[in-house]
Amino acid sequence: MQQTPTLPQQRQLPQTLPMPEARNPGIDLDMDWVRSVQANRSAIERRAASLGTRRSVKKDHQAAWLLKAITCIDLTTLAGDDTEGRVRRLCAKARQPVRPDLLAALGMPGITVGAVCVYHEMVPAAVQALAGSGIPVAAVSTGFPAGLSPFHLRLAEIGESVTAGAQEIDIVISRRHVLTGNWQALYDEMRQMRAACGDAHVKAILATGELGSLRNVARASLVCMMAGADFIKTSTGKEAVNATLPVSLVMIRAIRDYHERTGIRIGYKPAGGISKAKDALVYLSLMKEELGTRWMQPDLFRFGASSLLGDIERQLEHHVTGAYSAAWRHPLA
Ligand SMILES: O=C[C@H](O)COP(=O)(O)O
Repeated sequence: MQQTPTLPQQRQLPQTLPMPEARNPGIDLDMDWVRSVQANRSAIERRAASLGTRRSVKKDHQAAWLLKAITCIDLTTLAGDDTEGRVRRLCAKARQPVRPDLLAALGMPGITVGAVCVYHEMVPAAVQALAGSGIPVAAVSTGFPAGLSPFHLRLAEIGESVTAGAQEIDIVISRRHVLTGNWQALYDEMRQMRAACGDAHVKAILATGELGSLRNVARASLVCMMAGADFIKTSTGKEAVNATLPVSLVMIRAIRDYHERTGIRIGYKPAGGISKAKDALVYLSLMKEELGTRWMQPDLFRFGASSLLGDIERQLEHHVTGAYSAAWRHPLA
């Protein structure tokens, strides 16, 4: 049975996007629920290992999925040597993520990435460069990546990013609250950060590589959702271990549980180290299998990635022309 979208269906993408989800208002901290959450590492690792080996989308279906993946990318630059010029070039790429002749051949002119993700200082340059495009700017605020600056300054940074025009705020949680089991502190912190974001959507970065166990990842995911996170995100990209499939399974299943109990859909953003088109396909199929096609839309799924787009563009070029170009021909993606 054919289960993947075909290219002709995918061409309908701009017309068939669902209504954006209502925001997550959050719920009271439910410690019974939090304490009941477990994670069976060996079962999770077995399931994760089976992904990418069992099913693969090919040809037109693969091109359609790769185009879908592009619309879900938070095109990111988070480097100490970022400049306004680099951000402007990144934004130009966000507006036109694939060569126009390739998009025309694929029947998908006009697609863009999901958002551009930058440090607070680069928000004005990104907002200006994306004006009129409809592409939101996401700011990593709250003392990214460690999140250890004074709490009032982290809240103030959120406010400044929103004032500068960021429509999405990627906050980092205090890992110590998870490592010490202080779920009330994590909940309160997240709640205040959510409030500081106002109308801007908030993604909670768990920095899963620093949380010690999959059970902690599951519990932290749940607490952040209870406190009002619109998205939960794996990593800053700066930890020693960033997005992985086992961690993704745990977070995605936490999203599923939260939806089943509250009716609220939370988005998922794996981030850090996702740089190959084939990895993007595995993540998309994971979303489809665990949560369903509704979670394959950019309002509920994003890749946090600085270099993934270049490899996807290479694969699409191969799909259209039959030839691979050198990676250097796809700069800034
Ligand atoms: O949130 C996004 C990450 O920082 C990007 O990580 P990456 O440079 O490994 O793609």
